[in-house]
Amino acid sequence: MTEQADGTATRTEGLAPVIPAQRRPGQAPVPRPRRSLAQVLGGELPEFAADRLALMTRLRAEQGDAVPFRLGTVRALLLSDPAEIDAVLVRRNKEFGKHFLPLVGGSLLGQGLFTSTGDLWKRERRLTQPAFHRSRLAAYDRVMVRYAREAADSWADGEVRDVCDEMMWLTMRIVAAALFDADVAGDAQVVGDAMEGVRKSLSARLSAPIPYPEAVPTPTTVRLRRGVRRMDAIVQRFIDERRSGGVEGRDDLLSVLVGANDDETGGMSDRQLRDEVMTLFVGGHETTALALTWTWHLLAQRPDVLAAVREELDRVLDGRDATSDDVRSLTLLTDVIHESLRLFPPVYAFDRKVLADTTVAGHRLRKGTVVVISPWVVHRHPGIYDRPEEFRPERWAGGAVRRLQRSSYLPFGGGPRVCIGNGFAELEMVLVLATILQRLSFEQVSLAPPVPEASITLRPRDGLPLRVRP
Ligand code: HEM
Repeated sequence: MTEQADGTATRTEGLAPVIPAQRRPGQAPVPRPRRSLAQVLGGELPEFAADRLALMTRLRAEQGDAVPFRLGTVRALLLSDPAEIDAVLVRRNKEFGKHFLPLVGGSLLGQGLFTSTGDLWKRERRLTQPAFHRSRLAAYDRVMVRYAREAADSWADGEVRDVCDEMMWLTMRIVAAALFDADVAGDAQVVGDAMEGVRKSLSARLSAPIPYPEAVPTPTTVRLRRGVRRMDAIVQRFIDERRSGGVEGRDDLLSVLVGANDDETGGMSDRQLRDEVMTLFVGGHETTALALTWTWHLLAQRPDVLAAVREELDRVLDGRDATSDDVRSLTLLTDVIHESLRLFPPVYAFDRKVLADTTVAGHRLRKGTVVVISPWVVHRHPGIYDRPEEFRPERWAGGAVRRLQRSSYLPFGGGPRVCIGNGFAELEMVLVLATILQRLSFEQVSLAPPVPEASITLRPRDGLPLRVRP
């Protein structure tokens, strides 16, 4: 392992050199490394199963910004050129569908906003969008600050906490309260265990040589179904409570969705309602929790940046609670968040499936080929970012994020299927960090850097234990 400037460890052993050695005239050809039987049959699948980040990083470094590769039976193209990514996500988006998430996310996410396509997706997006409108987002600030304060008040000076677990718990409470007006105080353990099972089994199926349906009983699919059953019970409780309480006169997201739940008028079926609520509950807490976790890691590594952020909080807030109106004044904190999302994008890769034979970045792609877009790879591309492996919040100063070429910074994806919760997540991150930092901070307990693990999302493999400091 080697430690990087961003304070994580990467595996470099066994990687091919980034620039292939040049052959001099008269020199014997360098023998190609032997491919194992598993590689011949599975293409890049064995390396994908072992370390996805290393595989994608290597492919781009060795072969450029559009690299065809194969994962078992699936043909894929790793695309890292912002202009070409933009074409796929934005200009030519109608030519592409989604592949892995609908394939492996089946019984958990169903046909929710993440996975649905066509008219169903349009309808779901139209119904859900108002809850994420700028004017609505501002009203969530009190919930965000309240739960962050409660979390900070429950930690004692000097104790060691797994910040990854703490952030999961905090963001889960926030999303349930803000979007569904529900309290999940008693559910942390159940959701944590269920999501762990779901995550492990989805990740295992993502690396399987032949994609197999969930109905095939393997230890991972059994675990997945158990996890989904538990999550279902929680989501159903949100819905039942709202139905019994009535939706008259209420305009929060759950009321809107429950109000649209009407099979007879061709509205949203019970199943659709469940899929939608589940998608927002799962998608709305896990990613933001990880983004916050990585930000705490970076701040714990850089006391100078931490001190400057605190100075900004003192100057702007002068001891009072932050509100959504303060966000635009907390510029350094916002830059830190942008830099954290660049180095550790919780959604480290996503994909688009070719719907009919076409050409992308000069490559002929057959129907069914999967275009893989990796924020992890693009954000660490030396042709786009100066000293890309380093944590340098100052690179975002003066609103630089708006001056970047489109699709060279894409923690939230892009085009019509851009993350619906991006404004929610950014507001939540600023308010949670500000509220906690007004009370305490975290310091490293170990010099061993966290190892980023790319399962469904990007997490620190062994959690993130940090010590609470006043
Ligand atoms: C830092 C936090 C977050 C990150 C990094 C993130 C990342 C992403 C990305 C990359 C996509 C696009 C995937 C694709 O194109 O295939 C996406 C979509 C989505 N996200 Fe987020 N997300 C975050 C927070 C949230 C929150 C807070 C919510 C809801 C409360 C949410 C709900 C969704 C939904 C429903 C979609 C699917 C949108 C559609 O296809 O129309 N996300 N997210």
